[in-house]
Amino acid sequence: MFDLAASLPYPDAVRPDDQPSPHALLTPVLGLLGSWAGRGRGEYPTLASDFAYEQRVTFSHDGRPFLHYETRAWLIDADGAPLRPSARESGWWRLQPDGRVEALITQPTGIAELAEGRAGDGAVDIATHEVARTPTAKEVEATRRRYVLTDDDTLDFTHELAAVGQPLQHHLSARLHRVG
Ligand code: HEM
Repeated sequence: MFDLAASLPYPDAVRPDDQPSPHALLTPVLGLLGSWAGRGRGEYPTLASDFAYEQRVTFSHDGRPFLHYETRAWLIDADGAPLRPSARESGWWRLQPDGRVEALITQPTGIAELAEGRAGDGAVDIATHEVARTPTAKEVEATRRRYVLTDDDTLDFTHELAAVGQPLQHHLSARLHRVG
């Protein structure tokens, strides 16, 4: 298979000590750079039951003041065996001089989110600025995402959702561990 990354003159770096060096504006999010894996649980009042899932997340950069964010998740059974593919997202987190973050996140469900918030002290907190939906997408009004580094190798993630007529409330919580 053609290896796009290997052919690029400016490949992404996934660790702070990789080349290229991270841009100075990435300082508040250096601890997030890398690949993460872990499990979480989700719920929503419109769903018949809660669910368990497995998730992978990667944050990388190319030397400029933004992160490339990518995640995949799949539902798992009580033994951790995969049941079916679930959410996928990819996006860009633009770091601003005062620790503000502007994020652009898209999903294959027809949702494109613009979010804004802050990064600092090992945490990132971003909430919806605007949501765009394709004509057949579910009615998503707003989200809030929090990422907290509880130590160098542990990233806790929570996601709140206002959608399908429900007010902003808990949808997901996961604990991720560094895998790269
Ligand atoms: C790790 C990430 C996520 C997982 C594992 C997940 C999982 C789920 C599951 C299992 C459902 C029930 C429907 C189904 O069985 O597919 C669901 C519903 C839904 N999720 Fe998520 N989700 C994730 C992220 C998100 C995000 C980022 C958003 C929005 C920005 C979102 C918005 C929704 C909406 C709108 C529904 C439909 C609720 C309804 O129609 O009753 N989810 N999610």
